Amino acid sequence: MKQFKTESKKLLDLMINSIYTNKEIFLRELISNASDAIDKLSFESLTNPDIKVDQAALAIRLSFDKDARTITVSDDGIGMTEEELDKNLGTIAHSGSEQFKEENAEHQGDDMDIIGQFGVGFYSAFMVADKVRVVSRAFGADQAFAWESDGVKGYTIEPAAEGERSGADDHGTDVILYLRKSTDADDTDRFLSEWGLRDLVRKYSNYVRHPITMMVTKSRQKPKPADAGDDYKPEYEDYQELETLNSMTPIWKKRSGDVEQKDYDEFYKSTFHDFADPLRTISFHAEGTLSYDALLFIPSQAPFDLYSKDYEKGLALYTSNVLIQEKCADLLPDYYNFVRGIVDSPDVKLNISRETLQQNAQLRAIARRVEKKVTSELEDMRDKDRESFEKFFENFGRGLKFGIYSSYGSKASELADLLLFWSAKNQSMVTLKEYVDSMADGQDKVYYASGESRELVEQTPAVKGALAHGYDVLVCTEDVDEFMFQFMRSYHVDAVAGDSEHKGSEARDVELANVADANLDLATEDEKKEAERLNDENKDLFAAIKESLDDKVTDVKVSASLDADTPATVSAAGPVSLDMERRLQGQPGMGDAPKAERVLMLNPKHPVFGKLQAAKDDADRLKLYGHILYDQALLVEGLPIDDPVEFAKDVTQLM
Ligand SMILES: Nc1ncnc2c1ncn2[C@@H]1O[C@H](COP(=O)(O)OP(=O)(O)OP(=O)(O)O)[C@@H](O)[C@H]1O
Repeated sequence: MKQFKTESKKLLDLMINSIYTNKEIFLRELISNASDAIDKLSFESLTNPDIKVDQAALAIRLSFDKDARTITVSDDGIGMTEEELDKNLGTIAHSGSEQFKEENAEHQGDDMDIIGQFGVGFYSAFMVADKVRVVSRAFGADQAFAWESDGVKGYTIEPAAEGERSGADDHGTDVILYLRKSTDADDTDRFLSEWGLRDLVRKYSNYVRHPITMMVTKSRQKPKPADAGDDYKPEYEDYQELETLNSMTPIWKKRSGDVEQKDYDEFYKSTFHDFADPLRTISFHAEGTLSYDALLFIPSQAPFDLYSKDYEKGLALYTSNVLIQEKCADLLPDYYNFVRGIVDSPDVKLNISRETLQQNAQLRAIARRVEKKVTSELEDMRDKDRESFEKFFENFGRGLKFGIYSSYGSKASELADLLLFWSAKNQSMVTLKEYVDSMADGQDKVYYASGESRELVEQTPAVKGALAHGYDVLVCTEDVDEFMFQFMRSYHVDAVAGDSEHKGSEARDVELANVADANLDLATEDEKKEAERLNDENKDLFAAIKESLDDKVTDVKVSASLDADTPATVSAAGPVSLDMERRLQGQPGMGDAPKAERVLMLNPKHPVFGKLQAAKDDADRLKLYGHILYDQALLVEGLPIDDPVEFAKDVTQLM
C-alpha cells in the first residue's frame, strides 16, 4: 500500500469529512477529467499522424448499479499508465496545492471556500464514496492498471484483470465509486438513479463537448398482435436505450439570447473552477474571413494567486472542436489578465505553436476585438451598475493601474477612465472625470496624495490644507498609484459639445499633481504675497534652521496653505515624493533607492513660528526646535525618523 503525499492527505481528509452542501459536484469533476482526457487524445491524434482515432466515437459513459451501490464514469480518453496513476492520483495535481496547505490552516472547517477556490478535482469523489477504483489503460498500452483507495490508508496499484474495463475500448479510464451508506443527513441514494444522474449532468455538465451517454430504461407499447380481439388492451414493455444526456453544443457557439444566465454561470464555475458566479458574461461572434465565437467572463472575485508570478493569464483556444491551448496568453493584454473564457475559431491553424503566435495576424485581430469588448463592458458597468464596478475595481483595479505604469503611460487613453480613486472630499470612490467635473473654480490640476492608508493620508497637513482651500484630493494607497501618475502626467478631458442650456468645453489635458509637492502652492493670492514677504523677512532665520538640520532638508520656507493646527510639514521638491521614497526603500534590493528632496515648510500662523523667531540668536535652541519640528512632521506623514533616540532626547530637553 502506498501513502498519499502530505498535501493530498489534507485534501482527502477534508473531502471525507466534508459538510459541503454541494457534494453533487463530484460528478462534474469526474466528467471534466474524462472530457479533458478525450481532448488530450484528440489533440495528439491531430498533431501526430501515427495516432488514428475516430474522433466522433469518443464518449463518456455513465452507469450505476443499485445493488452494488456503484457509479461508473468511463471515458475513451488518453488513459493513464501505471506511473501516471501513481503520479496523478497520489498527489494533488492542482497548481494551488502549495497555497492550499497554507490557506487550509486559516480556513479550518470552512471547507466551502477551499472546495470552491481550488476545484478539488478527482478527490471530490471521496465526498460521496468510501472506496474508489480507477481502471485505466493508456493509449497504445497493452495492459490496463487499477488504482484503488479508501482515501484514508493509502492506495494500491495493480494490473487490472482481463476485460475489467467496461466497453470494448483499448484506451481510456473507468472511475468506479463505491458510494457511502445513505443517511438522512447525507442522501447518497439519490445518485443511484437514472433521473438523479441525468439531473446532475444537465445541471453541471450540459455543455461538455463530448457525448455523455447512459443506458436508460424506457417503456414502449408492444405491437398489437394480428389476432387481437376487440377487447385488446395495449401492452407495454421496458427496453434499454443508450441516451445522450448532455446538449453537447458548446455554449459559446450559442447566441446569448438563447442561453439563460444561470447556464452561463454553471458553465463558468465548472470550467474555471470558481465558486462564485461571474460578475459579467460577454458573448460575441464574428463571421467572414475570420470567423470565431468568443465567450468571456469577468470573475467576481480575484483568484488567490492573481498577483503572484505563478498566475497565468489567457483564454482557452479551440479550433474545430479541439482544445489547442488551454491558456493562450496572446489573446489578452496583461491588464485584463483576470478575464477567463474561450475563443473558438475554425480559421485558426491547428499547428499553432508558441513561437508563431506573436506573428499570427488572426490571433492579433481576435485579441484586439477581445480587448475592445472587455473595455466597453467595463465602461457599461461603470455607468450603469456602479456597485458592481466598484467591486470589480477593488479586485482588479491594481492590474489596470499597472497597465498604464508598464506602458509608460501610453495605455492611459484606454484605461484612465476605468480607474477609481478615493475622494477625500466626497468620502467615496470617484473617476478622474468625476473629479475634473466637480473641480473648484480656478482649479487647474488634479490633486492626489499618496501614503500607507486612507486615514493617514487624510490626516496629512497637505491634504487638510488642500481641503480647507476647497480642493478635493484623490487618496492613493497602492504602491503603483504614484508611479503610474508620474507616467501619465495629465488626464485628458474630451471636448464637450455645448447646447442652449450648457456651455461646451474644449478638449484639454489636466495636470496631475501631488498635493504634498513643495513647489505646489494652493494658497490664495493674498496668502502667497504674505508668504513671500515672510520668506524674505526671515531669510537668515530659515538659513540657520536649514544649517542646523545638516543635509536633511534642501530648503526651509513658509507654507501659506497649512491649516492653523499644523506648525510645520515636510514636503518633497523633486520628482520623488516622500511616499515614493518609502515604497522604493521597502523593496528588496533597493538599498540606495533615490531619495526625496525634503523641504521643511513652516506655518507662520502657528504660535510656534513666533517661538522660532524669538530663538533666532540662540543657535542651540534653534537647532532643538528645528529637529523636533522636522521629526514630528515626518511622524505625521507616517514616515520613519532618522534617530528616534535623539528625538526622545530632544523632547525631554524641551520639557
Ligand atoms: N479520466 C481521466 N483520464 C486520464 N487522466 C485523468 C483522468 N482523471 C484524472 N486524470 C489525471 O489526473 C490528474 C489529477 O486530476 P484532478 O482532477 O485531481 O486534477 P486536475 O483535473 O488536473 O485539476 P483541476 O480539477 O483543478 O482542473 C489530471 O490532471 C489528469 O492528468
